[in-house]
Amino acid sequence: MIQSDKGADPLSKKDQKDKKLSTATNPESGISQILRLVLQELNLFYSRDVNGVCLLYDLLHCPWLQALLKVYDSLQDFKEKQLIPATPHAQALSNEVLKILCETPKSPEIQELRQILQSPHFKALLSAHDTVAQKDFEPLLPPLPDNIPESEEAMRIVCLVKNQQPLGATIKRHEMTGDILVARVIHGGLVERSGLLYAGDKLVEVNGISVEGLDPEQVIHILAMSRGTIMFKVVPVLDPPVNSHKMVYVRAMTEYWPQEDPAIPCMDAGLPFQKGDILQIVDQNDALWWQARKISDLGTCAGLIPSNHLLKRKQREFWWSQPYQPHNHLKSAICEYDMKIDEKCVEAGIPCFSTPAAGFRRSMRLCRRKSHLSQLRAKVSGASNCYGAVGAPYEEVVRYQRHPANKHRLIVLVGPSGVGVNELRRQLIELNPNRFQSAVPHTTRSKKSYEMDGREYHYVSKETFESLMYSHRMLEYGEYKGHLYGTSVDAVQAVLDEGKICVMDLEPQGIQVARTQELKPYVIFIKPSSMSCMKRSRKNAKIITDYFVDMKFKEEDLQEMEDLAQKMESQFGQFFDHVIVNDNLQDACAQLLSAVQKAQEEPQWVPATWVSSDN
Ligand SMILES: Nc1ncnc2c1ncn2[C@@H]1O[C@H](COP(=O)(O)OP(=O)(O)OP(=O)(O)O)[C@@H](O)[C@H]1O
Repeated sequence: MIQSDKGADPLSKKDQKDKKLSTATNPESGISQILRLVLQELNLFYSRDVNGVCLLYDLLHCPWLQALLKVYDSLQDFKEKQLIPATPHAQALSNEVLKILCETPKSPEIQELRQILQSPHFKALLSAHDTVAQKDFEPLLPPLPDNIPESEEAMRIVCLVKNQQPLGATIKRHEMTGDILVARVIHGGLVERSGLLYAGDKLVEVNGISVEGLDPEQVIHILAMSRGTIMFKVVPVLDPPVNSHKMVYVRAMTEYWPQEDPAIPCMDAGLPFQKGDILQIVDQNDALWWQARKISDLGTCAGLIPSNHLLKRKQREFWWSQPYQPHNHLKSAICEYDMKIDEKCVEAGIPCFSTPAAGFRRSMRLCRRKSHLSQLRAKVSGASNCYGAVGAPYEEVVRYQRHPANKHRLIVLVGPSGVGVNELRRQLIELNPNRFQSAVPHTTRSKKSYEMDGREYHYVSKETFESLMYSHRMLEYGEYKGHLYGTSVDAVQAVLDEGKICVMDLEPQGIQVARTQELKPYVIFIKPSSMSCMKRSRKNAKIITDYFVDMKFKEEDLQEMEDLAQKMESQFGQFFDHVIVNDNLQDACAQLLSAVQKAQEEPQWVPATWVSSDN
């Protein structure tokens, strides 16, 4: 029996099973009734704020699910009524009526009725009615021969109606016996949907042609030439493979092009993907080749992708085949200008705005650009990003929606120098300073008379700074004019603890450091628009330099920005949750606001470890 009492224990598995059985037999206790009871149970957990329950609760509450279940119940009711067609012989009845009509005196009505009954459309309708009423859906199979020898292997005859789609299976020749076998059945394809052929089945005939001694290519040719119904004679595999793996979702951390992979068993069945694509893995039975779909294309049949193990191997081989390149090409050093550095002015750290705002300080930004960041980080973590990418070709992901009572997700803006990351961040914070805020950076330089500790910077000793660095509490850090600058995890947490949304900009190398369950960052890549658009929009814009005067953008700056953006995308694109092209500043700011809201309020794909460690 089902407990509907609020205080009762959740339904046991047995109760749920009993309920399922009773649904089929008792239309009164429909599935929407069960859903109501489940919701009552969940309500308990919901009020206790048990992790993940709110997601399930909201899902079960969705109007579309409720509507779908109502449709299901109605169909179930309808099935119970077992409506029987008046007669399965409508065509014969129609002929009888026609005969009678021929014998009756003619009137315009009789004339019209005869015309209707004789029209091809009406005849086709009656024929369809009779087929459905007699449940006559099976294809006609040739009769079995009478004299089948005892020793004959059990054969199965399978008829498939080929339409525009491929059949969705691959074949291979058995190395020892030379038999042609079904190598794999592609999920969502015609063969899989028919449920009649399995990987391991031995093909004996195709459309009456024996495949004995043929090459797989010749069999494919026969299939390609066939139209309409294709008949396979097969010796079924003894143990059809069962896909026991649960469906998993992964983020592709690298790209894959089947056309460029000579090792793929069937190029046409390959699924190309790019960095950052979310893939639904539907079959991991083969240790080397998995089957997957892109979540943007779930309706299509699956494609082959290299397994985690195989892709790792390919990446390693590729990595070793590349000439050595030091990875310092992002955010290149500032170009040599003809002007002299005005040390005094830069060190005075003229704020970028009239109101003191954390994280926008000139020295901090210049430090980020010139930083010895990569060298320092390499010393601390000992692993470069490229190695990281080699280590993890796929990252398991899950849908995550922040509970309104939880802290906000960190918003990370990434982009090539000068693209407008800081401008956009500033505008967003200006829109609602009570909601959005930057983290206050740390520095080892001494405080100026007009500054306040914790407002412009946290002023700390070199030892304190280094201890934060070495204990991995710095999201990024660098050196500028002999002083260390950086943003700590704690500074970000301080903003989040206030219930605000922390918006920070990061060098792309820093994304992996920020990608923790603690901060759950949502990464937005700010991308430059085309050169011609930028020449127009950045006419009066100025790029920040460590010189006295900020410089107007030169054509080389714009070109460099575009090149860097491309490099960032190709090297770090897998980490970008959203991309905004900063052409028109107002539009870009509106897009940023909307993306930030979605990140906090709508479900997003995040690494599975962020959520499982919550539990
Ligand atoms: N869409 C835009 N149209 C016109 N000007 C823009 C646009 N976006 C940014 N700018 C201007 O471009 C200049 C550089 O922008 P910003 O300082 O935000 O760059 P950044 O990405 O933060 O790089 P850096 O940190 O190296 O300065 C600023 O003067 C800014 O006002």
